[in-house]
Amino acid sequence: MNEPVIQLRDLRRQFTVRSPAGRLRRTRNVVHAVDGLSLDLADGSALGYIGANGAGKSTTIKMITGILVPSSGSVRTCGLHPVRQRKRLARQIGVVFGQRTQLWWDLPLRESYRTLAAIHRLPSNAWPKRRDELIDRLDLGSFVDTPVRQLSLGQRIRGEIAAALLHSPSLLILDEPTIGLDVLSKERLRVFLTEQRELHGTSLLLTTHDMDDVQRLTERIVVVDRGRMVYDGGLPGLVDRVGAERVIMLDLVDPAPPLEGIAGTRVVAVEAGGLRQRLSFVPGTTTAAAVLKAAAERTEVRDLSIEEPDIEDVVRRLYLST
Ligand SMILES: Nc1ncnc2c1ncn2[C@@H]1O[C@H](COP(=O)(O)OP(=O)(O)OP(=O)(O)O)[C@@H](O)[C@H]1O
Repeated sequence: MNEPVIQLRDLRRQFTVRSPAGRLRRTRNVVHAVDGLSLDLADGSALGYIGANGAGKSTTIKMITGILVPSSGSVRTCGLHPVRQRKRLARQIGVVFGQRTQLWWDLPLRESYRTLAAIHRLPSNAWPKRRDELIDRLDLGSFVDTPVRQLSLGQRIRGEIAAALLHSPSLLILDEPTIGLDVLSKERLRVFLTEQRELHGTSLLLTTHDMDDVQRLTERIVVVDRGRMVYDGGLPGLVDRVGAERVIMLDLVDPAPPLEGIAGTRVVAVEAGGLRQRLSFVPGTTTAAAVLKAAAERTEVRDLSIEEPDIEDVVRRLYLST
């Protein structure tokens, strides 16, 4: 078996923060941003790395990518030492930080890609094909010659993802890639990323606050809280463990009175005069299929969707349960 693309062993990083205490005194506080993390990410797999604000996600990514030196423990990424072998590592990973740009602000995407190809020393007979494939799949054609600063957020993020994938890295790291994107752009991006994984076997490490991202893009979730791992497994297991409620949204053919009394559910909203109803349920006590069956015995159901609990809520519940 291949070596894991990411291997963390008892990884720790502390920060010393000085804050004023009275008029003259300053206190020293040590923040344990990452506090003993061990983890293997198998080659070709996808991991959703989630946690509340300040849980330590960005600090972990910075150590994985060699931007930050660990206080103790070890990290290997693509078989390399991220700090000592940072240049070699840069050729094997692609990184996108949703809120920061790695493109040249005044240059069009096309020029940025040319520069990146030179930086990565990509063979001139191969990289334009890859660029064109990315322009096509990410639908960049209409703005690839516009300076980056004039792009919308959604366009820029797509441009960033193409930049991160131009050199066909074996590991793609995305930090909040869909933050601020509209529903359609998010969906397109998810479809694209799924396709890239299938085509190229790229491993994926994703941090997000969006449960749909996690569900669609990854098969494994690690939850961190105050720098420590509090969960490692699949999404259904996580939802079961915290007992977080799912909401099933039913669109009915005709308006109906609130669908009260369906075993294991609670009516949380009735909209459009009874045409749309939301029922919450705890996975394990009943299933979406059972809820749908019970609802359909009372009235004709036109459509349904299931809303997953949000990450902050899941993390809070997980924390309370440990
Ligand atoms: N350079 C720094 N100096 C001091 N403290 C820091 C520094 N970087 C991070 N921290 C602290 O370390 C902890 C973890 O921060 P980190 O940015 O890794 O969290 P995060 O999970 O990425 O949060 P978010 O979801 O808000 O981005 C926080 O308490 C943060 O304030």
